[in-house]
Amino acid sequence: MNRQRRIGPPILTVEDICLSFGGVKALDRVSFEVREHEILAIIGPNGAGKSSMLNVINGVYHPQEGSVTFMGKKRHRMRPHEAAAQGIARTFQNIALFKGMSVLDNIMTGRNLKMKTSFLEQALYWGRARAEEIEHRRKVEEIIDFLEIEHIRKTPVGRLPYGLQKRVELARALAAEPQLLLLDEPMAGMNVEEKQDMCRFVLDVNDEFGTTIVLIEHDMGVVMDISDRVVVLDYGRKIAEGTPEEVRAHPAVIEAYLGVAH
Ligand SMILES: Nc1ncnc2c1ncn2[C@@H]1O[C@H](COP(=O)(O)OP(=O)(O)OP(=O)(O)O)[C@@H](O)[C@H]1O
Repeated sequence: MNRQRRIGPPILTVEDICLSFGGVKALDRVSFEVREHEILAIIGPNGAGKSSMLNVINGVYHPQEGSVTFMGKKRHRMRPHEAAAQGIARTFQNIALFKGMSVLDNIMTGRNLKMKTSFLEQALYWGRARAEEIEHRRKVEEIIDFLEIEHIRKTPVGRLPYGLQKRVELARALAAEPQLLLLDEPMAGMNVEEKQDMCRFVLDVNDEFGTTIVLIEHDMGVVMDISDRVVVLDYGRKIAEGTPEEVRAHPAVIEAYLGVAH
């Protein structure tokens, strides 16, 4: 399928975002759009503001200025669980899983937001809660199949190699059936083979589930291979935006990456 043809109108718009920590300007008037079904990479040197941008999108940080509009709703002060309820899921630079719990149970935690029955209802209406649990399990098993982690479903996450833990984190994020998936360095620390696998899964998630993806990535090869568009940050400012080819040839990007003095 021609990937470009699936890309729709913007589902996320960040406008003039300013975020400071004391005297440090992490983001300085950053604006861009994310279109439905696309894979957008945010790149930039260390400390450029990439993680801060993801934290603004999913409500962890509240910018001093600017606005975030997701699926037509302009947000004022939204907390992370509200962003999640709206359909934004996220993985982290440092894996944030329950290391002692099995792969299956970790992925089930990603279904929490989808669970309708409360603890009391579970006690009072056992049948309904049971039916709901079966449906959650079915969805989780579908994701386990999709990400090819069937063989480790019972294994405690802490015992898995790093690359597989990253895949479990992706599975947990997918369990929430997000419209927008934010991936913070999904290939960091991986070997070549693990990176290739992760690239394939990110592309498959985008193709099969239609999930819109924003990812931070340092490996330019990966960025060039999988993203539809790229936003480049440097010292908190957006210095370029475009297709991977356009961005790679952009003088400001070359300068930022070569470390030429500002
Ligand atoms: N919670 C915080 N408190 C204080 N300063 C922060 C905080 N979060 C980020 N910063 C600062 O904001 C700037 C941007 O940081 P951010 O982590 O967003 O950059 P990044 O591009 O993701 O970097 P890296 O590639 O190293 O992960 C940095 O100067 C950082 O020190």
